[in-house]
Amino acid sequence: MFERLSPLFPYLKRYRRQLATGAVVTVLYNASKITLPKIIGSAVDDMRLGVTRDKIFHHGLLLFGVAALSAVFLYLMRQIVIGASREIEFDLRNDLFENLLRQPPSFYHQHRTGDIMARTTNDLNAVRQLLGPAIMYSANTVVFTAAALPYMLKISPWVTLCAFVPLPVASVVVQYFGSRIHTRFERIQAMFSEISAKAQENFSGARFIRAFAQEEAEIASWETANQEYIRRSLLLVRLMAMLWPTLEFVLGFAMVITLLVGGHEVVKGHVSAGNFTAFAIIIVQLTWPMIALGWVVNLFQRGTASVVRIDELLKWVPTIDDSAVDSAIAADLKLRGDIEFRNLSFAYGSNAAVLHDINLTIPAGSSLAIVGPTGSGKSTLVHLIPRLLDVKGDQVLIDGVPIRHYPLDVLRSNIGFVPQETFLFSESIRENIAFGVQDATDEQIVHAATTAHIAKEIQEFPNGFDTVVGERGITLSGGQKQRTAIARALIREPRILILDDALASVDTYTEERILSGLKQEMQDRTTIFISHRVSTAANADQIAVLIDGRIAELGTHEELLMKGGYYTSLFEKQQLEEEIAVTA
Ligand SMILES: Nc1ncnc2c1ncn2[C@@H]1O[C@H](COP(=O)(O)OP(=O)(O)OP(=O)(O)O)[C@@H](O)[C@H]1O
Repeated sequence: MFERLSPLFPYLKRYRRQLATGAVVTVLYNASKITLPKIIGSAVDDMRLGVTRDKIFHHGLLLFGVAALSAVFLYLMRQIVIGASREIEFDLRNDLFENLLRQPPSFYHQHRTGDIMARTTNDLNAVRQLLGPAIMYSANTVVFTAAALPYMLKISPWVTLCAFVPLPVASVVVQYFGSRIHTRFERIQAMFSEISAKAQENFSGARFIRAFAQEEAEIASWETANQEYIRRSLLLVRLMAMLWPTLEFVLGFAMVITLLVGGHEVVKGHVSAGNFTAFAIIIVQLTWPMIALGWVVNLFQRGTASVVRIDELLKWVPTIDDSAVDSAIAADLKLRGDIEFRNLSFAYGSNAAVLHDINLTIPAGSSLAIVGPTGSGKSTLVHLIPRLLDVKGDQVLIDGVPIRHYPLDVLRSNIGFVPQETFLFSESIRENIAFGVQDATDEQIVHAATTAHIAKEIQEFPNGFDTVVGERGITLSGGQKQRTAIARALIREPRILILDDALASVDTYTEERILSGLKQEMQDRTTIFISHRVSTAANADQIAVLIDGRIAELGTHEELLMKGGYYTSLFEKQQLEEEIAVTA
């Protein structure tokens, strides 16, 4: 088991001083706790010889002093040990988040988000419980039993033996019920997640449900799920209801034995009344540590499994990294923007290749439009430039240098990438546009929004650029989202701008205006954009037609029209559509 816990050792080492102090305080707490029954025992024996005001005052004060000391130690113990577990949880969570953010998109295709979330929440919680309560209570039980046992044996080995018999049974009962309670609790949690997801889907899809008149069907399906939730909850209630009476019975039994056997010893004169009282108090004091022992076994089992699951994520090495970086490249390097694909072929994992033998040069400051049927590999091609996807070898070069020689930070800070599916954070539009640019001024934000042709619409919102979007705020239209994402890319003043079909939700007229604005803005920079519209592609310096992962046609608008291939037929088709739209 210790081997499985080894990933935690570096973290424990970091807090070794805190944990060592915690261990000392645990010993002190238990030492003061075991003194309490001793004081009561000697007070009883002393009082039997005659009760005086002085004796009451003396024993009372001593008891109060030790109880107060014990309370202080208990406070410190919890504060230090549970505190350390929270600190380790904090470190682990940071390391996990950092490693998860370093992973390439392919990692998120392989791992379900729900699973990642479960590991970063439930598993982390289980590890914290292992490091905090589990370690604290097991240390407590061991130290207190070690301190109590010699004292009890001194009073009477026979009574000790008899009274101890039922106590481990309490641990076993708690352990048995604990693991079942945990399983049932997990089932309830799973059901709860399901009904929460169902509720969320119903609320966000309310318009759709009403449009299809499916309210009754959805309410019925909700009721079924809710019924299952309550059924599982009642199963847990039943188990909990059984646990406590069983425990009380077992622990009451220990008390009965103590009273019977111990009382007998007192009558025979083998044990003093004071010692008997102290003994009985210790048995009561041992109740919780024994219960805790059973609980702790479950925490250890769960915690160890969780450490393994978390460690898997921590050890996951990003497949796209800086291992081939040329250390001579400056961290603030500004690229010129010459891009070259050299005999480029690419496949997703072990699947068949989706790009074949691509040879293409995009000179710095020029623009390239990529057109082609759906699924022909356009997005894949542009994802290779900022290394969101990676190719082996030197098949993609910028300014004559293979891109894997640039540190990822340098490469990506020189590129403005607008993906096909826009993602906006649930923050203000201002924060969304300034994403990644720490000291963006209002002028820069407005300028970027103006170039992306979204500034006027934003200013018309009641809160202007401070309007919050996403779940907590307003919903932007598809076109508004795309233009906000373009503004976000522009504010970085990238040397290379990539638009992955980022104007698909914008009308042709606005698209043309954005692109002509971009032309001015990107005068000496490189622009690559994927488009399905010939009218957009026509303005580019070069147009590449990608079919089945190969460049089928390459040239200017005029050159491609002369070829009479895919581009020409696309042009004719779209011309016809426009004419029909005008005459209709
Ligand atoms: N993560 C992935 N794993 C495996 N195959 C993928 C993955 N992403 C894309 N593909 C496949 O690669 C091929 C090219 O996809 P890509 O998205 O590059 O095409 P596209 O030309 O951009 O299409 P569209 O115009 O519809 O956006 C498709 O057959 C697609 O199914």
